[in-house]
Amino acid sequence: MHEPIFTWYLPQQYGVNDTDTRSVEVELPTDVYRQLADDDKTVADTIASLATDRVQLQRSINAYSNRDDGDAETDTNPLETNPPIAELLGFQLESVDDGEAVVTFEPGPEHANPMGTLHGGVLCDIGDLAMGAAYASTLADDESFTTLELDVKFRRPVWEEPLTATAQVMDAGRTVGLVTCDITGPEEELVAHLQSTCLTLRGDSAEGR
Ligand SMILES: CC(C)(COP(=O)(O)OP(=O)(O)OC[C@H]1O[C@@H](n2cnc3c(N)ncnc32)[C@H](O)[C@@H]1OP(=O)(O)O)[C@@H](O)C(=O)NCCC(=O)NCCSC(=O)Cc1ccccc1
Repeated sequence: MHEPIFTWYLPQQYGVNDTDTRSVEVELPTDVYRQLADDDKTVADTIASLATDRVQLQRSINAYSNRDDGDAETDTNPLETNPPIAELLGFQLESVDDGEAVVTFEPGPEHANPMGTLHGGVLCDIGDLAMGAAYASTLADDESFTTLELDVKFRRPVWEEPLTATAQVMDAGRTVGLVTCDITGPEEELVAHLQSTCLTLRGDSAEGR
């Protein structure tokens, strides 16, 4: 049995003005409804926040699936738009320019490993994104790339401190490049250091990527 059913009027904070009378009706299993209510947020607020995240993720997926369809209107510059994986994990691509990129991230409890610290794979991922973006910024329009290797040193544990990943292309030849990345915490302390080898792809090898 699904209960309760409630009607939620879209509130102003989500970009809909007071005179807007549209509403959505959401039916939830009782146990889910109870779990969604907490001291800080009403159930409606929680659902609004989840829906907003979902729409942002979908926008990014749409933008990236259109990027090669040849229509200049819908073409996406992958260096200017937060990619789907960044939306999914909560990374923010802050800047990409001339062999350098900066990505920020505020870890939450959902990013923890079983011991409660930030999962190392998430650090690999934010570093991979920053290094990939830095490398991509050095390529010509008809070139793509892939990462061949990723090396990571985890230097400090992280709980929920905000992080900044700063990547830089150190050396790049015609086909292979070396990229490094420092991930730092709020006091600029080094949390992880990464290095990757990227391979430039051209022609058929660059198809579909
Ligand atoms: C392109 C190439 C590296 C080579 O293509 P081809 O020349 O056509 O060669 P083929 O594939 O036929 O392989 C021949 C043999 O070589 C082996 N082998 C391959 N690599 C290695 C290696 N590293 N080390 C050692 N061996 C290797 C392979 O297993 C095979 O062995 P087999 O004969 O079966 O025994 C391809 O293998 C590939 O794409 N790999 C996956 C890369 C990938 O998915 N990276 C992650 C996503 S990138 C990302 O997300 C970053 C990003 C961030 C931000 C923004 C954007 C992006």
